[in-house]
Amino acid sequence: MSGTRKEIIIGTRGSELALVQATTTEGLLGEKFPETDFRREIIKTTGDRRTDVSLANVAKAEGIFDKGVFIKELEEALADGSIDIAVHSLKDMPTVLDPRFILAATLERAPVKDVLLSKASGGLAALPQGARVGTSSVRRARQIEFLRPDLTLLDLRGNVPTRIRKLADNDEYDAILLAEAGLVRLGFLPERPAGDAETVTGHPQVFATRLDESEFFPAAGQGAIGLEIRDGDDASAVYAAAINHRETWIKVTAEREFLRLLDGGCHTPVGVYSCLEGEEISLYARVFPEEGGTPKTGEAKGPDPLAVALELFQSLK
Ligand SMILES: NCc1[nH]cc(CCC(=O)O)c1CC(=O)O
Repeated sequence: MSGTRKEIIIGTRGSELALVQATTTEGLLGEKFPETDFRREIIKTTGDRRTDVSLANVAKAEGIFDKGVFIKELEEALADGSIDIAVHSLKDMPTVLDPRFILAATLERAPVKDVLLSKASGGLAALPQGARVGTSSVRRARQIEFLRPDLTLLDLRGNVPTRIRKLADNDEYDAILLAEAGLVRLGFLPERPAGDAETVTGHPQVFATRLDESEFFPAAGQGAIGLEIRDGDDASAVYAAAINHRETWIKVTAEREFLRLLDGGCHTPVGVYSCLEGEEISLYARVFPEEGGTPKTGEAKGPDPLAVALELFQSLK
């Protein structure tokens, strides 16, 4: 194929989830471009080094704007040419990128829900008063406060297997929240629930309750993999475009545009998800006021993801 190269270097973080996502990316590329050699470069990010403090504090301490903690070093590697394509969890990518880089493609999305992992069955409603819930996400914390104001929130850091072990092996938490996508990709849960009282693979004492997105709103881009390249790198753009998943791209374009409109430099906790039926996109969001209090919930529909995002943004302002 014209414009392709002999070797492409894929950059990824070293967490188990990141490596699975890199393997998925390499598999799709290898099928489409059997002549090209895909090499992998593992890069440690600030978010991986600083597991001692909360994510918000990592960002502050390191002078990195918000979500940059998992992508900064990958972007540096893109910039100096030591990698060509950076593989990210899309929800870890800022909605506005440094102009040297572009989001070139998104891969088919995994399940988008958040999951409550708990030591007793029955999900969120069955947690006793005051139960301790671990999460490092402000979005998840605010939703828990809204749905169950009596619960106690505790910070929880570490990659997915570490967080599961912290719940399973200690008495520090009664429950934790994780993304369904990470649990499915790492084999902790099947793609679809097998039965009513699900447990985590390898941890028969840990129950998993998939929280419906209309009640517990996921992060923009949750479950999707984003491929970032240098702006102007036409060869890498050809590779990325060849494995882009169109439906996912349309949905995450709407979700990320909504987040971008809302952000404007602040850090409003927001959950958002979308559905695509034919060419019509439906976008649903729940926005928590920064100063606390009751969230606003809204929806918008239409054929154009950017217009739908703008309409929803204006209706919730
Ligand atoms: N910020 C960490 C992170 N980034 C992406 C995922 C899971 C995969 C995804 O949502 O795409 C996770 C872990 C989690 O939220 O449980």
